[in-house]
Amino acid sequence: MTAAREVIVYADAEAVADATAARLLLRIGDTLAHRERADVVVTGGTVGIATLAAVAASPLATAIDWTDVHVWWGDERFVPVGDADRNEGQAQSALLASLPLPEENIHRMGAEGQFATAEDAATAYAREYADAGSPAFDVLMLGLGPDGHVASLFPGHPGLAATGSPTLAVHDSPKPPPTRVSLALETINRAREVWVIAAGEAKADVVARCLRGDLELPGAAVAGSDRTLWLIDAAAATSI
Ligand SMILES: O=C1O[C@H](COP(=O)(O)O)[C@@H](O)[C@H](O)[C@H]1O
Repeated sequence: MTAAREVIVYADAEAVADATAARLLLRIGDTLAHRERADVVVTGGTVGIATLAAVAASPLATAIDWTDVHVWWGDERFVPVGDADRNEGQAQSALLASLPLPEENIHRMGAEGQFATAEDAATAYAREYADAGSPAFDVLMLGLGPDGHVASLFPGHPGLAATGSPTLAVHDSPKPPPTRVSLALETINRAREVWVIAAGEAKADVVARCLRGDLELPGAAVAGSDRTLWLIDAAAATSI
């Protein structure tokens, strides 16, 4: 059973990032009050990385016992470590470097150079996820591309329908870089809470199409088992 989508509109992109950061930190605290660990999936993208920077700046971050928090990614660009396109590198600079988070709690997707192919990196990530007990993620954040993609699941691309493994390799991505690793849709939808975060006029049409349920768009197909939140700014909400 999937909960209905809730849409929360903030004034601008900065407010989306600040409010999402505060919400995330409170959610992690609440989770750790009744479970031994919290599993959180972070996202790349403009507002995704701004949200991580807002977490780093928040006084609420000091109230969390980070040794019980595990960080995962929804997708990654299959380029070498140190490439500016790496979602994990951007997250490292924006947030992870400033947290007392044990290295073994940071579950990065593999890079070109570490693995021969994106398939190998996807398989290794699936194994890492299984070794962790295949957790239902407590919070899974997703940016939304102007084409309606989430993670590295693109509209009209075969990866959207992939089943049988928690992860997949993506080739010929319409957005560069072309080779990527992604969580599969069915893994995303096992999360307790899925939060789609988007800001800006360029996202207005696609936000409206997703919220109308246009299932050609990956953004319309994601949902958490407990809660699905769309955290957007006024500009991205103009066509709803
Ligand atoms: O390529 C990607 O793009 C999306 C959205 O990016 P945005 O800059 O339009 O917000 C992001 O969520 C995804 O993780 C990333 O790999």
